[in-house]
Amino acid sequence: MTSNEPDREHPEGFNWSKYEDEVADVANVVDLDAARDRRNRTDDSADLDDDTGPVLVDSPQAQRTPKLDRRGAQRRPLLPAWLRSRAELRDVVMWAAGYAAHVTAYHALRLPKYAGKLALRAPVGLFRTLGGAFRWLFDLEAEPVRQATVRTENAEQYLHLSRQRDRRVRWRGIVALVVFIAVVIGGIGLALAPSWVRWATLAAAVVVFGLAGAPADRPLIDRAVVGTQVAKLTSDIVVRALGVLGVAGINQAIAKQGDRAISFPAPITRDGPGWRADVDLPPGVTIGEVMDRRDKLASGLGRPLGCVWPEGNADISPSRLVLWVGDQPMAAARQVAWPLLKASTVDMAKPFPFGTDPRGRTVDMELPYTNLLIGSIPGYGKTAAIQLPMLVAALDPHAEVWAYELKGTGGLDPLAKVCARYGSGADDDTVEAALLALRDLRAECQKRAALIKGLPKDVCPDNKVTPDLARRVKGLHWLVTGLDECQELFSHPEFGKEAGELAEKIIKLGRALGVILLLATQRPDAKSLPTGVSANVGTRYCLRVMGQLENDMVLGTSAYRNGIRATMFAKKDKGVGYLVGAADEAQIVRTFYLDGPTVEKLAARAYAARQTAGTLTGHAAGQTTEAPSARRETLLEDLLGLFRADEPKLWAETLVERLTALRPEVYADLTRDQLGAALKPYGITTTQVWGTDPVTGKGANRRGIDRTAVADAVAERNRRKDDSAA
Ligand SMILES: Nc1ncnc2c1ncn2[C@@H]1O[C@H](COP(=O)(O)OP(=O)(O)OP(=O)(O)O)[C@@H](O)[C@H]1O
Repeated sequence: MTSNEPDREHPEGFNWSKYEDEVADVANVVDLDAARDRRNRTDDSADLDDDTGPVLVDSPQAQRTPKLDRRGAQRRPLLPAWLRSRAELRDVVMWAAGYAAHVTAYHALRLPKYAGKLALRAPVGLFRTLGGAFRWLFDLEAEPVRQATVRTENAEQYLHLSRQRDRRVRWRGIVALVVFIAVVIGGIGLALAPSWVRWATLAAAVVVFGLAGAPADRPLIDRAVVGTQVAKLTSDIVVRALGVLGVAGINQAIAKQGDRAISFPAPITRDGPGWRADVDLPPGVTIGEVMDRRDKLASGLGRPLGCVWPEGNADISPSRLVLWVGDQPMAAARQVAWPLLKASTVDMAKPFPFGTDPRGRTVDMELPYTNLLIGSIPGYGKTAAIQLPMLVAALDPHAEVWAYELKGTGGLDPLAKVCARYGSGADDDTVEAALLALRDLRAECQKRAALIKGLPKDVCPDNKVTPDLARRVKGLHWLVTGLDECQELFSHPEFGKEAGELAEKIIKLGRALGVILLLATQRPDAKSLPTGVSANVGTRYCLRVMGQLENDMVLGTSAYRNGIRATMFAKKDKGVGYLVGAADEAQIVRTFYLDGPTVEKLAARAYAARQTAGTLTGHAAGQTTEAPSARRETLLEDLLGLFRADEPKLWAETLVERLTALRPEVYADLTRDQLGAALKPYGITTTQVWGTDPVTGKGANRRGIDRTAVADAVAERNRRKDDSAA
């Protein structure tokens, strides 16, 4: 038992006599009344009792092991994981069938080679068999022993051996004679038998004598598969690897307690194509400290970096490490083909396969009621990742897909043919088209909210789009919008702010309304990814990033602190990232990678399905939308023309009305807020303007625009144009 009183008299060592007394005290018969009395005393009296001895902080009650709560106890699964998951069972069966088919085909192709080898070896085999029979018949194995007795002139021993030999040769001779007669009769029978029997006997003889004639070092059959030998994972190796990480807490604990500093709550087991070790790090050490040093951990384990996947189990403790060490690096391991590769249509409401975890198990993702944010440094698989949910939406003929790729490299071009709206480019027009799409999505959310409100409760009990409603009710179909390289939009000096606000609203509102936003960015910082967006997205996928800030922008606040660190991914980990929000726990996932031609093929299938369902609209149906620049170019001039000479200032709503009347095809969907946002980049801000409401005839102060500000902006823009032309 531990006392909370320091041993002042023996600071340098252990006070044996004091602790012996204490143990003796405990061993003494306890006066229960006196003990109870002591326990009931007030703090004051406890102070007075200071000299009665140290207070025992580890009470007997606290030391008792709590009874096993069978209700709360964790039941171990009846069946192994691969038998409980249909997908995994299918994978295992397919693997076994594929393996058997490969081995059979491999050997079937080599049958002529095996037959040739047997035929060549058969004479040697025949000779060996006859030689063996001869040695057996005349007991030649014992000949050296008999010779040795001759050399030692041991007559008695020689006589004994000779007699034994004679006996053996006698009965072996009889057996040989019987066999010989049987062979002769068999030969005569064979000569009279049909030819196929003769051939079959010859083939059997060739096989038997061919096998007998095989050299010991050259087997007849080639190896159809070559296994890879991988090192085992043992607790010693894990402790050694953790000891070289340079984590002070681990080193101190190992120095004090040796191997006991690190405990293993469960045996190290095979888990999929690798080993799993559950490890309890020393108190005070968190898994984050280990994750940060994944490369050193791999070095300590003596395995390639891509094989070593440390994860946490925060439900148990921040120091519970689940270390999975694969037989092969994750990026090099053969990944199963995307299960939807052969699908002609897909139901978007159902989970779809997004990738595989380090153990090779398929990881699903759901699209309805969530939004997706993907982030990483350039070139690590964002476009490949965003393509998957977009393809799934495209393969559902009742879902509508919009796509904008704002880097201009055409990463989403293969999907263009099925998108109702599509834009690809790094120019302002494409960025503005994406902004207009967000405006329309916002308006769509409002429209859908009103539509849902109007539906009877029994049709729409939860006030949200259900898969059934998405299929049946016009205007409530799934609407999936992908914005690849969305940092170009959010950090745009002219459109960024409005785009950020719109995206945040769409993310918050659209979730329940069937409007789904997919964002991919290579610059996840505060400027390029509005916090309102990063804070509200439901599903996040972060491939390799370089710092904590980017990590937490994509994966959510505190992700890094909780050990979910996409900074641990290495150069080779392309397409490998942390997926958060798709399951209860964060998962390491390697996305299914589809190359351009495959995406083209799937998009063509999706196009055909849409053609059949009659759901090709907008860009996919060949309609062109007006270039947004037309509006940008003319907005200032159009506005200027709307002010009459006696109107130095006008309410924004009056201007919107007049703009819509002037060019309904361009300004029909313009709102007061949008006008304000569109003018901001030119330095035109709205101010309070006094005017008269044409409907009520009453005067009022409302937000409006000053004509001089517009005229100045036009002059400034023209001056800049002239300068750049010169
Ligand atoms: N799941 C994957 N498995 C294997 N390789 C992948 C995977 N995903 C991506 N890659 C590899 O990474 C490369 C870059 O992928 P992708 O173009 O999607 O990256 P990105 O992050 O969008 O790049 P950028 O930021 O430059 O647009 C691909 O060409 C491919 O070779």
